[in-house]
Amino acid sequence: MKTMLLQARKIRKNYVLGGGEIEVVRGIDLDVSAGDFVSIMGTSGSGKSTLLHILGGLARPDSGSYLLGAKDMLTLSDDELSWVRAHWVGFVFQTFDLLAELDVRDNVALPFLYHHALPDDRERRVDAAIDRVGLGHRQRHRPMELSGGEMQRVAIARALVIAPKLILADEPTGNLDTRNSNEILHLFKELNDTGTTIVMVTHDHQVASYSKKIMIMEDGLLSVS
Ligand SMILES: Nc1ncnc2c1ncn2[C@@H]1O[C@H](COP(=O)(O)OP(=O)(O)OP(=O)(O)O)[C@@H](O)[C@H]1O
Repeated sequence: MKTMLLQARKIRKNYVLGGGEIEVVRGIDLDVSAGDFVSIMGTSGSGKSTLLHILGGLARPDSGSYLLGAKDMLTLSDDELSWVRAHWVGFVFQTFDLLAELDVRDNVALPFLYHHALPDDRERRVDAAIDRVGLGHRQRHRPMELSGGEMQRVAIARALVIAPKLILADEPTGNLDTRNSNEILHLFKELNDTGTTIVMVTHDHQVASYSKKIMIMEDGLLSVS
């Protein structure tokens, strides 16, 4: 039997914009089991990133309920939410979001600013994450000296270094050419095959075809493809 990792019910989120209010997420239910690989597709502005931010504890919904593991996310304090992000969730974004002045190794080690680990354990985990994404030969390079595909590999290693329960990826191949996109998607698929749970936002059918399940977001509502 599959273990449920994430269970969201009746999630709603409005933004106040220029004196008015827009309903961005309008009552979403979503179940994700441990080991799932789910794509969320939909047109620009349909609320995909907003939902992903809520799932990762980067934003709070206005109402609904959301369990991640055993944590009732909507009742957590800001500090508790930070703990969940630092220990359970790995984020991968379209723009890679690496620190330009740090080399690959130091970028991958960044999550340990918020996640306690003994120095030996930290180094071992950084080594393993860099090896996992095939960048052992680029450890002392800075982001500027890497290709887009390599930069995204660094971002994935940074997400993996905490051994997250969940990887959330927002258009992870949006800035990559086809060859690099396919390499990154193969890597996601391999990670999923070895047990990593992934929720990925994309507007691209070919990208979504790597996942096990596709959901469609339309006007703030989510349905199965
Ligand atoms: N912080 C914010 N304040 C006000 N409005 C916001 C904010 N963030 C997002 N929005 C609005 O919410 C709507 C949904 O945005 P969101 O980024 O979630 O959509 P999306 O489906 O991810 O779009 P895209 O595919 O273009 O990234 C948009 O109309 C956007 O302008």
